[in-house]
Amino acid sequence: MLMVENIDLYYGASHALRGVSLQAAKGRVTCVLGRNGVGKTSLMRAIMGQQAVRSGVVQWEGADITTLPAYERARAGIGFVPQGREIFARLTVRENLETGFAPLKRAERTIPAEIYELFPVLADMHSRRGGDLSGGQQQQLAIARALVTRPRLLILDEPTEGIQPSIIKDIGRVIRLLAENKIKAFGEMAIVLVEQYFDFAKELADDYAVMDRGEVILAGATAQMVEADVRKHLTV
Ligand SMILES: Nc1ncnc2c1ncn2[C@@H]1O[C@H](COP(=O)(O)OP(=O)(O)OP(=O)(O)O)[C@@H](O)[C@H]1O
Repeated sequence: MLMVENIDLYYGASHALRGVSLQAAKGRVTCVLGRNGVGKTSLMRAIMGQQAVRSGVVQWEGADITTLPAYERARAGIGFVPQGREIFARLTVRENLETGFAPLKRAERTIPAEIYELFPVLADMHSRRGGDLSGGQQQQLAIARALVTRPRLLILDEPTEGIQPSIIKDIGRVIRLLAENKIKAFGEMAIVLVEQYFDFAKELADDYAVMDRGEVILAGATAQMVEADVRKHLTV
């Protein structure tokens, strides 16, 4: 279980997160929704340890990780698919996947065969450079690279941004399979999905949180979500 409790985050004098709380349980997809610039990425960076919080607590699997450096959070099973993918353009697909070995013990440094079953295109493109892949293929590679770390919490920051519909569908299918613990190589996972694309979020999310101006203003189970209330905070 991930528990973010009442965190505040600043960039200099700018107050980017204001008393934000969020929970994400294993076996469930938790969607964080909101317009551009409301603080979604800042919240993910706070969970990952890439940005320090001024106050509040981040708890993962019962331990307080608020001040743990990012590499130790990766070792604690937190995997991240960053916005914009951040694929290494000059490394091959295989080498990009191997960068996911960093938090693993030596004996665990393998690429699970299931990764190529989830994303067959990566097997076909194995020796190609990251920079030669399409945006959608790079997004699949970014998800695969996070999976190589064997995460128990998988954070995806806007994985559908700029991606064609057929690949969005594939990515959605993979997220569902992972959440339902259907892939042998991986254990039970909590998934946090940042999205602006409401329909994709609604289809996948078990739980949701809507952010506006640095705060979580609505949250709950998707089954009880009032769509009109959420949409009000998504469209300009
Ligand atoms: N490194 C930074 N330094 C200063 N201000 C920042 C920094 N990163 C983000 N901000 C500001 O913090 C606020 C929240 O940004 P954040 O990227 O978390 O929002 P977001 O909801 O993820 O938006 P997007 O959908 O565009 O990624 C914005 O006003 C942004 O300009």
